[in-house]
Amino acid sequence: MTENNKKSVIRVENLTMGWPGKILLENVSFDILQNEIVFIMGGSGCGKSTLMKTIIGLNPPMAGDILIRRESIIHSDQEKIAEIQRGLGIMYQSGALFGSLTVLENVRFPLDQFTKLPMPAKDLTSQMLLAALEMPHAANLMPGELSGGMIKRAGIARALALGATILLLDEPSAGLDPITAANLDETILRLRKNLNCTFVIVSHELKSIFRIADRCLMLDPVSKSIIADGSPEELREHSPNPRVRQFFNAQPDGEE
Ligand SMILES: Nc1ncnc2c1ncn2[C@@H]1O[C@H](COP(=O)(O)OP(=O)(O)OP(=O)(O)O)[C@@H](O)[C@H]1O
Repeated sequence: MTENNKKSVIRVENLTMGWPGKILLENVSFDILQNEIVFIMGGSGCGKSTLMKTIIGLNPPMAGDILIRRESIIHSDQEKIAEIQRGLGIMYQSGALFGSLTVLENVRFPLDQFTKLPMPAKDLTSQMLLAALEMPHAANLMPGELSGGMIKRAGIARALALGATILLLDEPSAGLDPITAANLDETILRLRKNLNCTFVIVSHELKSIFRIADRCLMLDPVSKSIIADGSPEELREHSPNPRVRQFFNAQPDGEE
């Protein structure tokens, strides 16, 4: 399959979103294709988290639609929306692990909530996910005993528990040292290859972006639109917008 005829797994259609008196994005459309790693970028407060919440159906847009594998997560009935949501794996910035549960219990939590699998099957699935995230020996640890990188990995393992192949990660490398962040990037690439996952990642980490992004979408609060959509290399060299080139060249203000 070539890049151009890959399936759209997320379609954002004529989206207008924001809050009363504050429109963040106006009439924006884009597709995220199967197996892509797409970074959502933009300055603080431009609406990255709001866009993520809108994509997962937790923030009704002012207008437009979001289709997940061609089904609307906005206009379907509640039961359908819940079913679509179970196909999306979300990792919040903090990892959002339950502090009173072990790592294994955290990963198993969605299986406990949404499946009737017998306990041994749920434990085995959770253990396999921890192995896939390269932390098989952490199953019985408490979240408070984990390093920052392991917390993120456990959060991703939990996001995968129900078999999601679309993963949305909020600032996965925030707070990680460069080596741990690079290792996490390698894991994301491996998961994409082995599980055929699609990743939507909110992050500004240029090193991660150049290592793993297929595409970057940059939100702009002034035009309330997407001012950049391309690979990081394309945007660094050829974006018509000097601010975009400046960002991808990691230049401080005044150098362009
Ligand atoms: N529930 C809410 N009600 C009203 N305004 C909100 C709400 N949530 C966020 N906002 C506002 O919407 C704007 C966008 O917020 P959002 O968190 O999406 O930005 P962001 O790009 O993710 O920012 P950051 O990079 O700082 O996390 C901000 O001005 C924020 O104050």
